[in-house]
Amino acid sequence: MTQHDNEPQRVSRRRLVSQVGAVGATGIAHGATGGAVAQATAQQAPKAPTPLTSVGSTRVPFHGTHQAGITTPVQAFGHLIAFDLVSGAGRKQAAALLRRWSTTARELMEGESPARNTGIALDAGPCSLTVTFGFGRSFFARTKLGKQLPTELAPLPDFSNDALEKGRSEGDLWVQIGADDGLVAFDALREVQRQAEGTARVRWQMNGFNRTPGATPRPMTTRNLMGQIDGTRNPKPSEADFAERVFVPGSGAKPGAASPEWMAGGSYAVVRRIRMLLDDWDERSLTEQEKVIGRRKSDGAPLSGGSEKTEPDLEKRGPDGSPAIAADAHVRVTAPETNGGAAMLRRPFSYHDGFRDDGAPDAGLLFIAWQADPQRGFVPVQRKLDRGDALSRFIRHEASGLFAVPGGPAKGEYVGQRLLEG
Ligand SMILES: C=CC1=C(C)c2cc3[nH]c(cc4nc(cc5[nH]c(cc1n2)c(C)c5CCC(=O)O)C(CCC(=O)O)=C4C)c(C)c3C=C
Ligand SMILES: [Fe+2]
Repeated sequence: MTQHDNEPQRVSRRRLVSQVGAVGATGIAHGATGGAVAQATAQQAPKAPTPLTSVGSTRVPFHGTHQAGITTPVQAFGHLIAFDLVSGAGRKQAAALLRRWSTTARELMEGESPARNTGIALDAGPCSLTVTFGFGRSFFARTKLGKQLPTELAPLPDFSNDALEKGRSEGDLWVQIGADDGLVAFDALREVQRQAEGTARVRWQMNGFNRTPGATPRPMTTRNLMGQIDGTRNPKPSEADFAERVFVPGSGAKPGAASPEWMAGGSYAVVRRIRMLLDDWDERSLTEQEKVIGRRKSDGAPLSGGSEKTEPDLEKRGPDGSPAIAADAHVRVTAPETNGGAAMLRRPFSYHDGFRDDGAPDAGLLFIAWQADPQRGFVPVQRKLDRGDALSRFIRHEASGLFAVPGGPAKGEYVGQRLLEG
């Protein structure tokens, strides 16, 4: 079968819009671009479409126990940027940079214009802007802070299918920017880059996107560039073990915890640039595509039955006795149930960097996984995926980074102050 198998979906997309288009517009408290947390919120109370006027005015607090941009609903535009400290820059210069960055991030997230701002985002509100800062393993040697290096920042193992580009991997410092407006997001990126001048130079930079708030008739889990609903079974803040899975415990909360004190309230981000072999993928029939993931493409329901939110039944068999969700289906291989409970909060952006020389789209997923400990989250799951799930044939891991993202700053503090001045 060919691509044409997918045609009925085009029809059903229009039908879906007309069926649910009559929902009232009462507004929601936060930009609803789908994704883990938006979806969790949507589960608690069905939401009406995002009124366009709410997109600009939605503000995410800069201060708090955790940095913004981790449990924030996924935004429409994302920039990831990594820096290396220039030679001669050490702890003192890094501290000054984090102080500058924090001041600017707070101002921009509040919708203010910092001094000497270029004016790119004039007229726009905060648009759910978040700016999130992290430290790579190499930062600790460069700043002579080796004693503060978390064991969780141990290099990720080499996976056999990795094709990683060193120049687009790792880095001393990492910044994730997300916003529901492209100019607001770029303005923040430009500020971050300009303020680093003289202290840190750009090592790599990547741009991503997601659904725009209001694009769907109701808040929905976002789709990736393979067309799948992606993010359904993310850990939810309403679940009892959510914080334990995603965040480093606060002081004294967990005796014997490995992470240093300065990481209390923080999280570890695994970043992978994963190119999708979209020409190969789009040639597959709908049936084949659904078997690869173990979920229906149209609505994300597991192939064991039910709707998107129904838990996949990994034991269920079809009439011919074969498993309803194939042995190598992505959702079976990655499920916490088959990984000793290993889980992570996936909060990706899609990317598209034009077309390659062979004509194929240079496009895929900026996969970002948040967890309290990558050795208990990403690593065991990726080890299993690396042995070959059905999806592996259609993707290539091309860049990788692991970053320690400290807790959110208290009022008057800058991000990372507890590390840099501790
Ligand atoms: C090591 C972790 C993972 C990588 C790398 C990864 C890549 C990847 N995934 C998709 C698409 C989907 N993934 C889905 C579920 C899912 N994926 C992971 C982990 C990795 N994925 C987990 C832990 C889960 C949840 C499993 C579960 O609890 O059932 C899904 C299904 C919908 C959902 O739950 O989000 C899709 C679709 C792509 C395209 C991709 C690389 C490009
Ligand atoms: Fe996945």
